[in-house]
This record gives sequence, structure tokens and C-alpha cells, in this order.
Amino acid sequence: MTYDIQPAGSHFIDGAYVEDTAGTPIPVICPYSEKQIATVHAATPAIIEQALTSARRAQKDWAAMTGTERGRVLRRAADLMRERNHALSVLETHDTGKPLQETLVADATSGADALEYFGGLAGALTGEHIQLGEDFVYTRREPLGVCVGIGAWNYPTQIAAWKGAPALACGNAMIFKPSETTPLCALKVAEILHEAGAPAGIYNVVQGMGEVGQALITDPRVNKVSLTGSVPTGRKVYAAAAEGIRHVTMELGGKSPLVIFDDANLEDAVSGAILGNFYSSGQVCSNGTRVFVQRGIKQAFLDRLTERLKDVKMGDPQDESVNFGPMVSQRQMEIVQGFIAKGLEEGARLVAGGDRVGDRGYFLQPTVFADVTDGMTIAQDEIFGPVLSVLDFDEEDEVLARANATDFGLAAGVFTQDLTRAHRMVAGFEAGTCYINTYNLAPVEAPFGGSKLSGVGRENSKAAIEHYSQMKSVYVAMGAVEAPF
Ligand SMILES: NC(=O)c1ccc[n+]([C@@H]2O[C@H](COP(=O)([O-])OP(=O)(O)OC[C@H]3O[C@@H](n4cnc5c(N)ncnc54)[C@H](O)[C@@H]3O)[C@@H](O)[C@H]2O)c1
Ligand SMILES: C[N+](C)(C)CCCC=O
Repeated sequence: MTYDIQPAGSHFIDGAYVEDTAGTPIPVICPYSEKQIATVHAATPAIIEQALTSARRAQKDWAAMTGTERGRVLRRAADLMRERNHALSVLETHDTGKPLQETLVADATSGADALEYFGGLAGALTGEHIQLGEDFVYTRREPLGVCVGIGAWNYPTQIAAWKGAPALACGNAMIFKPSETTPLCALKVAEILHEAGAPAGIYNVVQGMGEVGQALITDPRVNKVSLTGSVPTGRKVYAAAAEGIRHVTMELGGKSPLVIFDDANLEDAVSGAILGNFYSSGQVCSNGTRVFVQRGIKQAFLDRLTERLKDVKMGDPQDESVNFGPMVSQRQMEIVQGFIAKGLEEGARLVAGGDRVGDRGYFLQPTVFADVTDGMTIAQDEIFGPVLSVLDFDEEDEVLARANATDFGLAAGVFTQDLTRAHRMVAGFEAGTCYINTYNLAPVEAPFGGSKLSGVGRENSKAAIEHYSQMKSVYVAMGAVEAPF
């Protein structure tokens, strides 16, 4: 099967595509052709109202089903998503510019994993029994109600599923607002869930910019907000959610350290640095963009990395042999070009890349800077593009302190053959997601999320259940009630 690029409607509400052309038009630009390939409209107040009413109504009946029944729907949706992986990946590639080679294995497949995993867990979600002499307490694990998910543009299908799957498993309804830059694939997630048997209104998608997000998260009918986005947006969304004391999950930005010791397996360390800087053209939240390399291995690391960069193949991202795509948008390309210029201006040594490629598509070369120091802008700010900074270090204590000298805390990695040191390092990292001798893997079974400014809460794994459900505690007295008077 193939999907039409232009969706049947901008929004998916109450089990169907809906449209309201009174909303601001949002052009969908293909990052490779730079052409407009579709148009959606931002949600109007009427569309937002429709989504909230529908979600609110549907949630009660969904929560009344058994976990096993809900799980069956999610697992059916996982199967459909896998069957349609190729069509979904092609659409994701049109929308994001990520190479088909990547989207075939990292987007809908990851979404399907989440649906399958949380579908499997749904029937096993329970409270507990606490005996207190004759009396006892039991707890009920209950849904939160209506959850709003707000997504970033780098992993649209994955984010829509990572938020939707645990929310629905726990008996909530979801209203998902994709990024206005990549609005297409979340609609397909909604369509698939509906086809798999999710009742109308349980998973809705509305389009729009920040204002639509704000309108959703400040509505009193909303009980939870889960954002994947930048720290500045996270501050605004968290503050708005705080007004109504709503539950939050914040998956925010990072500036993660990747530490490579002299004794590391060089080839693996270079592979880790490539995965942590150039996958998705560097547009990955958890990227290890501050690559601390111990002085003894520095030259060998730079030599091998620049050698491996010769295997980069840019071109039409729909061509499966292409392994490096354009930036998602002209704006993002210009932001990254600004950081590259800043790196040069502040005295970092350009070892590879640095330029735009060709005259079609928002392509930037994979860029490597060496001799980067801690105070440079490229070592401090999240770039969200293919820019790797190599910083030198000598001692373990020194590098750990420098690795942690950031307000971000999303991820961190270490390459070394000394496992004692590896575990010491990860114990010391101030980061939510750590790696030893690999980088950027995110299986659904493992918690994923950040500390410090990088976020609150965890996605994936059993940990996500805590963020989409609440405990009710019930005390049961078996005897007479004793009162003081
Ligand atoms: N931690 C993670 O899991 C993770 C994953 C992917 C991306 N990210 C982060 O996302 C950022 C890149 O994505 P982006 O540019 O789309 O981020 P962004 O913060 O600009 O936008 C994210 C989403 O928030 C919405 N939004 C913007 N202002 C809002 C407001 N005031 N109220 C409600 N919603 C609002 C946007 O429309 C979009 O849907 C990077 O910082 C990256 O690190 C984090
Ligand atoms: C699965 N990855 C590649 C770690 C991406 C997670 C989402 C962050 O951007």
C-alpha cells in the first residue's frame, strides 16, 4: 500500500478525519525537494472543542474495559503498523527528510514496539493489597483522564506512539498535537488505532502551532500533558500545566557528553560517535555532541572518524542506499549554519564538513570540530544538527566534572574496556539515559528520559505507567470504629 501525502483532513477526531479551513494554513514542505507537498490547517477553537468533547466522552467507556481488552486493541494496532511499515516510512521520509533507510527501521517499527509492549502490559496493571491486622488497604490503579501529547518534528510517528501507547493502556484518552513542521504521520497512527478497534475519540490528532498546544493544556478537562520539545517550550508548557496542577512528562533537549577513554575499542567508539551525532542528520535529542576524547587516542579517533565520513551518501532520501538526509527545514538548516559559524569564530578547528551541500534540499555536511573548549557556544548550546565537537581530556575525575557541567541531563555515554571505570562513570553522570560502549539505543523495554533541564518523567518501559496512571488508596475497616468522643 501507499499513502497519499495530502491527508483526507487536517485533524482526526472522534474516529474520522475532519477539516476546518478557517484555521491557519500550514504548508508541509519536503526537505529534499523544498516543494510544498501538502497543506493542513491549524485547529480552530471549534476543532479543539470537538477533540476535547470527544476525548472526554470516550475515555470513561475505554477505562471501563478490562486491561486485556484494551491491550488487544493496541496489539492489533502494532500488527497493522508493522504491515504498513513501508508506506508509513515513505510518508515519514517525505515529511521529515530522514532517509528511508532510517525510517524503515526506527520510526513506525519503534511505534509498533510501543503499542505491542504497552498492549501486553495493559492486562497486568494492578493495584496492591496491604494487610493491616484485621483491616486492610487496597490500591486501585486508575487512569488520569484526558491526556494531551505534544510532539517535536524529528520522530513524529515514534513520538505519537510512545505517548499514545502507555496512555491508552492505562485507560486514558489522548489528544495529540504533532509539530507543525511534520504534521502527517500522527494522523496515520490515529487511523491505525481506530481501525484496530480503539473507540472513536480515544486517540485524536489536532494540528497547529504553540497556540493550539496552549489552548489544549490550559483546558480544565485536560488531566495530563506530555511534551517532547525544546527546553524553552518545556518551560512554557510546564508552567501552563502547573496552573491546573496537571500531571506532566517533559522530554526536552540535551547537550549530552560522550566520553572516550584511551583503552576504548576505537572502531566501536567511532561508530558510537557517528550514531550519537549524525543519525537523522544530528536531529536527535539524546545526541552525544560533546565528545570528550582522552588525549592518547585523539588523533587516531579523528583520523578514523574522518575516514568513515567518506561513506556518507547524501541524495534523495527515498533512495534506500542514501544514508544521510537533509535538515528538516530551511530554518533548522540556518540555525545549524549559525552554530558552525560561531564555532569557527570562537576558534574551534574544523576537521570535516562545515558547508551546505548542493542547491536542492536542506543538506549540511556532517561537521567535526576539534580543539573545542568547554566555554565555546558549540559546546554549550543544543545545536540539533550534524555537528560533532571533540574536546580533549586527561583524567577520569576531570572529564566527569566537565561532562556534568551543563544544565542539561538527557543522556551520557562512555567507551572504555575497563568495566569498573565504565560503571563508576555512569554512576557519576547527571543524566537520565546512559550508555556503556554503545550510544542512542532506545528499546521500549528501557526507561527513556532526562534529568536536570532535560526533563521530568520517563517514556517507555514499566516506568511510563507511573506517568499515565494514579493510585487510589482504599482503607477497609473490619471492626468497630473507635472515636475519642
Ligand atoms: N527528550 C526527548 O525525548 C526529545 C525527543 C525529540 C526532540 N526533543 C527536543 O525537541 C526539540 C526539537 O523539536 P522542536 O523544534 O519541534 O521543539 P519545539 O519546542 O519548538 O516544539 C515542540 C512542540 O511544542 C509545540 N509548542 C511550541 N510552543 C508551545 C507552547 N507555548 N505551548 C504548547 N506547545 C507549544 C510545538 O508546536 C511543537 O509541537 C529539541 O530541543 C530536542 O532536543 C526531545
Ligand atoms: C530513539 N532515539 C534515536 C534515541 C531517538 C529518541 C528521540 C529523540 O529525539
